[in-house]
Amino acid sequence: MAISRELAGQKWVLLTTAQTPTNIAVIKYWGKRDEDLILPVNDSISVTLDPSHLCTITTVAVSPNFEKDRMWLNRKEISLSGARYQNCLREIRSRANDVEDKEKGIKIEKKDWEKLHVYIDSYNNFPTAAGLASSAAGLACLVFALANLMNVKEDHSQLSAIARQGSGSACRSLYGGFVKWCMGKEKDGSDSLAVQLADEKHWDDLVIIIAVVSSRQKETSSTSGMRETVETSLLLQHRAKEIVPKRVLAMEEAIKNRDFVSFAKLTCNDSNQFHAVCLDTSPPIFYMNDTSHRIISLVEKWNRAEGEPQVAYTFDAGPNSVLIARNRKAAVSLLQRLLFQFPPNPETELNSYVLGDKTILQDAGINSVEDIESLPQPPEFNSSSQKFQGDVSYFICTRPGKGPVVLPESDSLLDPKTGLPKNL
Ligand SMILES: Nc1ncnc2c1ncn2[C@@H]1O[C@H](COP(=O)(O)OP(=O)(O)OP(=O)(O)O)[C@@H](O)[C@H]1O
Ligand SMILES: C[C@@](O)(CCOP(=O)(O)OP(=O)(O)O)CC(=O)O
Repeated sequence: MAISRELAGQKWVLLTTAQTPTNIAVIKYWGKRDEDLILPVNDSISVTLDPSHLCTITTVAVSPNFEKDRMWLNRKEISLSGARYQNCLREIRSRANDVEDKEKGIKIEKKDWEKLHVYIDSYNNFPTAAGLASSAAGLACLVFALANLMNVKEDHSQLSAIARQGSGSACRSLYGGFVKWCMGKEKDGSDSLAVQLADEKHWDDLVIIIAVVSSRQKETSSTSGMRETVETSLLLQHRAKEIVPKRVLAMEEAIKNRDFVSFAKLTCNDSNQFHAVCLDTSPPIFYMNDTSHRIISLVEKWNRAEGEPQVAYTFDAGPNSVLIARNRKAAVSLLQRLLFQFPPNPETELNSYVLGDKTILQDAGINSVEDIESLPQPPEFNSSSQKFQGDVSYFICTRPGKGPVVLPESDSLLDPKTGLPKNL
């Protein structure tokens, strides 16, 4: 489709840059009732992670000069032909409005958006496709940035229903704090969207430590794994109908009251049930490995020794562990325990072994790898407790965080003159 006569020949480039967080589910989404629209079989609840440690930054640009839509991810050009990208682009374009920038002499009318092409450049400040939910932050950022560029008037909840069509869990990254993805009832998916339960300031005692667990083999993707579960697991049906609805209500209550004991029990139980459902799939899917199981034991043993939960654990479709500590004191003790049991390989530097908020490391009295070696054995460990050097690749210390934001033009990844990536 050719652009209008008024726009033809114009050389301007209009840009928007946005930052979007990733999220971790504490009540899991697993199973679709509609594969194309990405409609889930149950509600889910997540915690948004602080974007200063884990986020996507995306710049989107439009110009009458662009001949087709193009996208770069982490400095490499990727194809936008997949149905999920196409669905998001179509839905956002159909909601675009007039845009005017008098200073730059730019005037785009609503009808022009169908013909104008966009360039997209994105990067994740954490490893892509490594089980850290890059697709959630990435698709949410794409939709949020495009909505801003195209002057889409819809609120974050409406945008979440578009991001959902890029990747289910992405809909929960449109908000900070604690977020619920309501499964909805409508066939067209219009009521399957995210709502914020509480913002990130509501429960700011929580500290999150992620253990990125070394894994050699590539796991089954979430998309195909959950399809196989829906086709073969009876346990999933019981989970979706009987368990999750009650658990979601209890989790909302726990979050509202900052009731860590309930929050932790529900989070751990739901993660374990999600992995049980994967095991109930035929053929069974194993996402956790021995290191994941050892981390669960470490937390369970410590929680029992303390008399009540200090830490909650949750695992997505991979071996990485996300640990939510009730407060800073618990996070410091947790980090000491984790480093005691999983010390780094000899050549690893402390700086690359513990990432994110390093002040927790300082509070734990650890300033060098030698300090890890001299950590005392935690009291609940017994004499046969082993150390597993090198079984964790690295840790990330973070906390609940804010939702998407628009960044200033100086943060643009695309050149404002050409619209091409600055750092190719
Ligand atoms: N910044 C981004 N912008 C757009 N798409 C992205 C972005 N980051 C990742 N993606 C898409 O998500 C895919 C990776 O998703 P995948 O589910 O394999 O990994 P993950 O989300 O990092 O891990 P997991 O889902 O196991 O937590 C990429 O191949 C790409 O298609
Ligand atoms: C285990 C999970 O992380 C599953 C995430 O699945 P995806 O959102 O990655 O799947 P698609 O909708 O097919 O893109 C649990 C969760 O985030 O709720």
